[in-house]
Amino acid sequence: MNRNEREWFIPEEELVSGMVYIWQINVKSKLRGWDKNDSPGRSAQVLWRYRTAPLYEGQSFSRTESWASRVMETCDPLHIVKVGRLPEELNTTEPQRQALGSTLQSQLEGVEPKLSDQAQELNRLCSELGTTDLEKHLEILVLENDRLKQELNGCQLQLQQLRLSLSGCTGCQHSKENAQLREQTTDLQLELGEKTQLLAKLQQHLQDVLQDKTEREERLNKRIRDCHLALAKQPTSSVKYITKKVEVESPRTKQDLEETQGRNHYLQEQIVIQRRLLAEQEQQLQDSWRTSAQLQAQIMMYEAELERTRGELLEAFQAMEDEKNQAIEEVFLQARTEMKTVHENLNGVRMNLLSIQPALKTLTSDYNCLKNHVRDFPCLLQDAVNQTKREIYQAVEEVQKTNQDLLRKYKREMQLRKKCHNELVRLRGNIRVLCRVRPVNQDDGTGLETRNIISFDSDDESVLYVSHRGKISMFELDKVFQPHAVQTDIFQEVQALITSCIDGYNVCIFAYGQTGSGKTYTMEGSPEDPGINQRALRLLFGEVAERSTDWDLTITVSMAEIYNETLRDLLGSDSQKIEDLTMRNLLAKDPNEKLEIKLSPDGSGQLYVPGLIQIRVFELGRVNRATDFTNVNERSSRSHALLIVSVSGINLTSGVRTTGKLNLVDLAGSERVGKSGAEGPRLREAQNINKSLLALGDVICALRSKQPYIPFRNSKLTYLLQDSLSGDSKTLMMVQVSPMEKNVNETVCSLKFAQRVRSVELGAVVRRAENHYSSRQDYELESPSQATQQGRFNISHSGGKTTAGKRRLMASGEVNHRQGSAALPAL
Ligand SMILES: Nc1ncnc2c1ncn2[C@@H]1O[C@H](COP(=O)(O)OP(=O)(O)OP(=O)(O)O)[C@@H](O)[C@H]1O
Repeated sequence: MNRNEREWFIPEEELVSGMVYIWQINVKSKLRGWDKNDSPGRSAQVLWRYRTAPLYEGQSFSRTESWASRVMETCDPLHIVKVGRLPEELNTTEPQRQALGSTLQSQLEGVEPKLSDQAQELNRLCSELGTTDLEKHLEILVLENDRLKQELNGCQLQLQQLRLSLSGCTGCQHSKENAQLREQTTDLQLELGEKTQLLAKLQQHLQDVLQDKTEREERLNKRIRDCHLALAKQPTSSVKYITKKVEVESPRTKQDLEETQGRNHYLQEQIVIQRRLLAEQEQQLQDSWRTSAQLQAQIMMYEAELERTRGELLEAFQAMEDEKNQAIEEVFLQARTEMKTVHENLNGVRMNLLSIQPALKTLTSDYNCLKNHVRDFPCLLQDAVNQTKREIYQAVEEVQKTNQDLLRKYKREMQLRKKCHNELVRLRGNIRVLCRVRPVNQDDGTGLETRNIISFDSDDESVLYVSHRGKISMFELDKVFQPHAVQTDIFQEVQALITSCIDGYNVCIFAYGQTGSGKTYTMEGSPEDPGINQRALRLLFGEVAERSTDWDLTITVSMAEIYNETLRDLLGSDSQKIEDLTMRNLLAKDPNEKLEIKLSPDGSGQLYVPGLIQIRVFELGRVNRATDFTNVNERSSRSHALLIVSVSGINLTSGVRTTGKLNLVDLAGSERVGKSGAEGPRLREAQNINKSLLALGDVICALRSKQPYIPFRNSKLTYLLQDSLSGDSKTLMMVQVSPMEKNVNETVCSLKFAQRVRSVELGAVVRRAENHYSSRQDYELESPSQATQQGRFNISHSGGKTTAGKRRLMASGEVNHRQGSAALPAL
């Protein structure tokens, strides 16, 4: 045993039933008092620890010195003595002890009767209090509580084990069921906790009741001890001594007696009070008893509930255990199945591996081979790229060559197509329609109105596009001349047609278009840059000269105009002028002078006769033509002008005679009256022009629709062009248009008219040739005015003229090749 520990042992012979219980209650209450300074949790824990080892009668236990001293400080010394410690005053020498014993003995003998009375009274009071049964019952209660605590502790331990087993099951596949069970367990645990708390409260209440009772008993015991002490202080010997003195000092004895009686009376009162207190205590004890009974009933109820909870817990635990086992079994079975499958797979893989090995070897060799290829690949790729590049260049060159070839072929085909088309046109007798777009010049001014609205197709020279009212209209004609085209280009296109008149064909070329669109420019041109008329004559005369060895050809030229529906001879209307011009030239010349034919010095290869008199017929015609200015054109032709070239010839070998006629017509400009600003005579001019152009349109319409009646006679113009438009002639229309925005309406009208004209089929043209070799004769020239009077403008040759007359004829453009002379037109 440690020196700091002391054996607290209560010998059996010293055990007095009542005292032992008091001591036990005291110790417990002190311990509770001691624990009050701690936290409630700790207090409960300490209390619990203490109660796990309850005290029983005759039981000994050890505690540390500090604990014992603490108990000593707070416990009643009387009971400490009972525990075994002796009071200090008893720890003295033997004589002293004997002297003191005798003294005390003597004093005790004096007060013994009183003491015995008091003791009897006390015993009676104690028996009346009946505390022994209560304390016994209380002890039983406490013991029962301790047992319950032990059971609770056991339950908690079981719960702990359950929790552990639950946490062991968390890894299994039935975590859901486990979670449910865990929830149930948690609920049960909570319920158990609540009940435990309730039980703790009950115990607390019981403790409070016990403490209250103990305190009251302490108070009573103290008072009893006080009474004992008071009795002890009354020595018997001194009483005897005093009794002796009563006889001597009677008043004093009387006083003492009175005091004693008073005291006795006081004590009896005290006893009455004590009895009353004891009755109260008894009442309180009965209350405590009832409370204890209630508490006992509650404890029993909680016990039953605890039992039930324990049963539920056990069931839950068993169910969980079963589920766990089942889950383990299932998992085991599943694992075994999976294991089997894995084994099978493994065998398959093993087999595959065995079969793959040869393929792997092949693959490895292939891989090495490929690696080598990859190493060489950049070089190979570069070579391949270079090779491909070369091939591509070669292919591109070949494609380019092919393209050029194709282009060449295409162009050739286009020309052929054109030729075929022209031939078709010729065979069908269609009117060929050419279009010329004039350039914009300075006189046209500037601004939006002069904006170009015409565009062309670079690949197809037969179409043009007109932008009109936000849309583009396409027109297809036989050929379109762009503004940059020069007179030579135009003439080149028509020269074959012109020369065909020498072969006996009638040819008609007429220029159509609005005022100022360039008709006169195309047909007449300027002296520096002549148009179709002059170039045609030059060509014809050149042809005549070339064919002079085989042919006897005669060319006559006339110029006329239709002005206000009247046909006028532009050469004959002012013959005096011609006379004057001719005579002036003749007077200055020797008529017998011999003339020679020479090559033209201009390098054109044409023949000419130096010194031959030349008369500018065109100049004369131009002078005589009716012109005026309009708002549109400052020198507008107010009439339709006609240059009529007749070519008749006889083949000197075969005697074939041909007659051809070339009509070159410069129509007056179509115009809107309002726009031209015409008034008075000018208005009449415009109206006549429009009327004749309208008649031309009607004729074209009738021809196009192949009507039986063609209204040629509705105007002088159509009447005059009847030959050219009725199938006996190769006809070509030159439609002139302006490219400017301000003329767009007229341009569209002209082009629409041109398209209509283009679709007219006049039928196959007949060549006028017959064999008259035996009946060769001279031709006479009819005056143009005579011809027009007959309704047909026919120029003929008259034979047997005087020299002067011949010269007059030559002045009018006639050439007699039979005489071996050639006259070039005066250009
Ligand atoms: N292709 C061209 N190149 C250069 N100038 C041209 C061209 N066509 C026409 N012109 C000029 O346009 C103006 C009008 O031409 P032109 O007199 O020939 O028209 P027009 O159609 O005969 O008119 P009108 O019917 O009123 O007589 C002239 O000054 C002419 O020189």
